[in-house]
Amino acid sequence: MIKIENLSKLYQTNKQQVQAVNNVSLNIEKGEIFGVIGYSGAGKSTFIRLINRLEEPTNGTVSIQELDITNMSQAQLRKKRQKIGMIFQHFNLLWSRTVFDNIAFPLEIAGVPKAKRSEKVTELIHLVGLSGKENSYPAQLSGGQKQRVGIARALANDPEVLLCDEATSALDPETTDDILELLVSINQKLGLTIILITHEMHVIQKICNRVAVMESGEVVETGDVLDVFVRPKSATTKRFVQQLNPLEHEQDKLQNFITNHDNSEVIKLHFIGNDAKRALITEIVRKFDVEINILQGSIAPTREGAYGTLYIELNGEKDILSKTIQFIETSGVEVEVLRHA
Ligand SMILES: Nc1ncnc2c1ncn2[C@@H]1O[C@H](COP(=O)(O)OP(=O)(O)OP(=O)(O)O)[C@@H](O)[C@H]1O
Repeated sequence: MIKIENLSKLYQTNKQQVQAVNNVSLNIEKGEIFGVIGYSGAGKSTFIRLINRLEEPTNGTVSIQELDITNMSQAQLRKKRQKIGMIFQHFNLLWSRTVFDNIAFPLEIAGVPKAKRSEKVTELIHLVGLSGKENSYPAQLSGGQKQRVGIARALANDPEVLLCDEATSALDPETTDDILELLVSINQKLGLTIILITHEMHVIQKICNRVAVMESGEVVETGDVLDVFVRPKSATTKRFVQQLNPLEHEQDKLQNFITNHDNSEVIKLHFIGNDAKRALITEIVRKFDVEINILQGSIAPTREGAYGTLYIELNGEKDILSKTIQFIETSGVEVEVLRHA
């Protein structure tokens, strides 16, 4: 659906050059929610603005439904942009216009007749949950409501893709979740492809199918959200995953809870997808003569399934311990032995 090839942006100021985006290639499928995560300065905003040519690339191409937008004339681009919706961190609403008129604005520009405009705006207001607020002005709305107006406005011309530039970064956690749920429901109802940029792993976890991690203008890791969460490769990705469960990566803190018997093993279990629902610990104690000391556990749902980790200490005879671990391994749950008996 969206093909990005060798995309680069070099900013050139009097004093210095900044390679904001460096040779990025990605394919984004129709109907998916694709997240790009990175720390401040990684190049995310530049990247998303290159997709609709709010920034001109220095190199590379962006094709949307096989049409190369990097080669379009300004007139063609204006037309194509009607099919690329965008929402912003600070909403970018027109403050002197009502909710209704803000949402109608892109339809006016596209030359849609008044009656049709009105019908469409009413439909969108309902879709984003703003019924009753038609005549309010942006200043009379909460942050979440303002972003709902931004979303409705972005959807006015039935876009093929929605670009979200840190769309929830100015919102409190609860409102963030409401807006994320709205994005998922729009994605499902309209089959809309969504590309979002964020610095919060929570946003990726909650709604994305796939993710790319950006660092210094480059994509350092990309993949299905569940895979990237369970097996993060780059140091940056590991730090982002850690945002979700900071304790999990502090294995040294577990030391206080380990009994340190001679015959004990400390293991870490990874439950992925349906395995996360499994009563594995019960199965183990029924089958083997071992004691289990649960040290720490967490579970995180993603759109692609849940993943959980559990640290346990097993106490028992050496051969029974190794049989227990064999049993866990053959059950499909991943085991990492952290300390051997
Ligand atoms: N118009 C510009 N002129 C010169 N340099 C720029 C310009 N816009 C961005 N940059 C530089 O490009 C790099 C990437 O910036 P960008 O805003 O794309 O990153 P980001 O990941 O979105 O960060 P943030 O979350 O802080 O916005 C930074 O070093 C930034 O200073």
